[in-house]
Amino acid sequence: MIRFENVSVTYADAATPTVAGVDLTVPEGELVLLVGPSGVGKSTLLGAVSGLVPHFTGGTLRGRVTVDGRDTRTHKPRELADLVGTVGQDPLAHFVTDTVEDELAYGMESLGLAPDVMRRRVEETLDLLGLAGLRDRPIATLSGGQQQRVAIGSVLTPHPKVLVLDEPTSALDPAAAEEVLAVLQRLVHDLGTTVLMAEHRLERVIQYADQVVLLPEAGAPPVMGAPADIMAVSPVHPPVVSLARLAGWTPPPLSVRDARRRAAPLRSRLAGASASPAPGASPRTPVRPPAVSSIAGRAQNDPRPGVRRLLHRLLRRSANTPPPATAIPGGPPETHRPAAAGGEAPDPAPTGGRAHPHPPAAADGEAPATGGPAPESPTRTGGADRSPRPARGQAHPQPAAAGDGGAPTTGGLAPDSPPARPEAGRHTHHRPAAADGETPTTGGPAPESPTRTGGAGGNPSPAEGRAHPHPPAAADDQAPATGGTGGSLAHPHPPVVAEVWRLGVRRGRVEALSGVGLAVGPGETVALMGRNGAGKSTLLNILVGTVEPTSGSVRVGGGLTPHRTPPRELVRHVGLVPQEPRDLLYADTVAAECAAADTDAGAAPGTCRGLVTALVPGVADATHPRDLSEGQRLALALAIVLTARPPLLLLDEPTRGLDYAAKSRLVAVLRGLAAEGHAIVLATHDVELAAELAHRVVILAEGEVVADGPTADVVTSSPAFAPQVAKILAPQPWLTVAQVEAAL
Ligand SMILES: Nc1ncnc2c1ncn2[C@@H]1O[C@H](COP(=O)(O)OP(=O)(O)OP(=O)(O)O)[C@@H](O)[C@H]1O
Ligand SMILES: Nc1ncnc2c1ncn2[C@@H]1O[C@H](COP(=O)(O)OP(=O)(O)OP(=O)(O)O)[C@@H](O)[C@H]1O
Repeated sequence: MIRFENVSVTYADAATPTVAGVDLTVPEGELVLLVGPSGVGKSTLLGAVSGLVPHFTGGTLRGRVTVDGRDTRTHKPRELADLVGTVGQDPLAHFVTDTVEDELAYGMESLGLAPDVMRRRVEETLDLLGLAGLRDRPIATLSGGQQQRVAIGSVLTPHPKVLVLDEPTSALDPAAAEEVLAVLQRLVHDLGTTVLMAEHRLERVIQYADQVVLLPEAGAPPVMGAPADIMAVSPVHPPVVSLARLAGWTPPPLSVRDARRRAAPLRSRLAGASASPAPGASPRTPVRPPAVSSIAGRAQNDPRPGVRRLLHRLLRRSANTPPPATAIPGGPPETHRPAAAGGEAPDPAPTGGRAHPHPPAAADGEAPATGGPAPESPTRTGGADRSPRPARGQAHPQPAAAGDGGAPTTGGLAPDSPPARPEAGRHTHHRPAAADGETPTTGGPAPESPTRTGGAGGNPSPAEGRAHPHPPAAADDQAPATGGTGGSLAHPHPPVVAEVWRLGVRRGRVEALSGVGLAVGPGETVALMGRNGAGKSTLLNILVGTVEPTSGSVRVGGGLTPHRTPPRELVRHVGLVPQEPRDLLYADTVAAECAAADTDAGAAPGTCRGLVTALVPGVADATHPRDLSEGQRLALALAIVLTARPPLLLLDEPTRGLDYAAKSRLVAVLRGLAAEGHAIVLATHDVELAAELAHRVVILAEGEVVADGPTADVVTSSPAFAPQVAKILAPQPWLTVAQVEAAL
């Protein structure tokens, strides 16, 4: 159904192709999973199928990609819209309409489907994806996971033959991810839909894949094969495969169920082992994969010399895997790509979160398809961006603070819109007075200089001591004598770094938080978990002052009320890496972002850049942040905030787009900060990350704290939050492969 014929893609100004030697077929009616490290070119390959590469990204595509016989070089994304449905990494960039229901109908309208068919499919999809309660909601007011569900729903309604999905479960809670994957599997099995999907959280998806395409490194040809064969040698693999490599199970099981069947001997070996160390206590260490005969056979016999070489290399590597770094690795970037040209022009079209103003690349003798910004009417697969990215320094128009469901999503920036630049005067950041939800805004906020590091940009509140727009009802003054109502401390932490009491937050019609109590002490790492829309991001935004409580109190940094603290002061106490890392970025190159971050934080020059390299090696200084892959961009945002080393570090979904190696490097960095006394609060759906890193897990449900306790207790009490190792070795108490390895 999808055919790549000797495809390579070279982005404008890049010295070498990002992907090369791609020659493979995705058969009709199969779900094929595309895996590989961050920045290796997965989104690039997906873009070549939907036509976004090179039509909207610029660059040069050599070879041929056909979808059901249609050549994506000669068919623009709009001309593929009836055939291919695409969900990019940044759904917000692709939304065309304002409300959930309209968005679900849009693709069908463009294809001219009959109204009764449209109506039926919208209803089906609302139910299928748990969106019925949100049908009238402005999309801009949805949580990240709710938006991702709408994005998926909107490509399902036209029933395309081919679905191209770039990390479709990255913002979904574990249960929602399972539901979405079950829906996709049904489409594949019952309707013969072809799905090509890139995903990093392999523990979620691998068991659904018919075949896996591995991109082992940038520019290397992909290897395609049965999931177990590829996982046996892949540098990226889920915990179940790490455990299999440790225990010597070949071929590796891919599901918890299959692993449990083989785990009895391992369980008895572990039975006498000493108690499980606390999560986060021992760094994750690598395990050696066994050589796998079927891959070895292919390494001998594959007709393509490049692939043969690669398979040999993978086999060698898998038999001799170096430890994933637990310390910060150094080393110069591997590649150097000149800065993107023309950074000033407004982006004419989205490219899965990377709208691009590149001029078309120079044509060459082989008549490659060269891409440039092609002004098109919006299609979901293509130029669907009705709201081009704002110029640098402007706040992103994301979550408009619609007062309620019917509020217009006009150009005004929300009080809780994302943070911008720290340097006063360089980037003015205007915000309307409207407070989130129903809070009256008499008195008007004092315009403040925005701040990036603190995430408190354009804090709409007056400074401490000045008249506050809140009515007295939103009392924020008396701290209770005891630890609050909603949550209990696992252990006392005098002094606390952050604390909320009886916190209530209304956002539009939604009671986003109610009666929440929580205290976080120095050196403590707390994972906030819970369904999409449970209130996790809202709580982080409360702590950083970009959302104000409707009731109750919040204190950070030993007595500051975040929404009343000037950003410049707040940044010394608290930093947030938002769910959309792009919201922190404004400069034209990685190097400039990092230099600004060093200056803002008063850190030694090179601090931020060193962190970027440590997290994702191989990013060139001159790269425009817009041109980074999703994982690279997140690593840059993390590095910017980590440079300031705030005593309270808040991370909203910090592993979206990160491969396992980058994740374990991030874990190492965060553990180091916690050991030095930094408090860390992360909102995450990544149960493996929580198991690895958090001392404590707090589960929110519909705005309330429903569990709060040591990680092992909380995550093992519910299958939805249990990591793979816990499920495989239950009832024994192990959570991570590292713990098991240490015990053996
Ligand atoms: N429009 C562009 N212009 C220039 N370079 C680009 C562009 N898009 C991507 N790149 C570069 O190409 C490489 C591959 O990016 P891509 O997004 O395809 O990786 P990926 O495997 O999807 O990564 P991730 O897992 O982090 O999403 C990266 O180094 C990125 O910086
Ligand atoms: N500006 C807004 N107007 C109206 N409702 C809002 C607004 N912002 C958030 N909400 C609602 O508040 C609730 C909590 O949202 P929040 O973003 O805190 O959830 P979350 O737990 O972080 O979800 P996710 O896991 O999907 O990121 C959701 O139901 C969301 O739809």
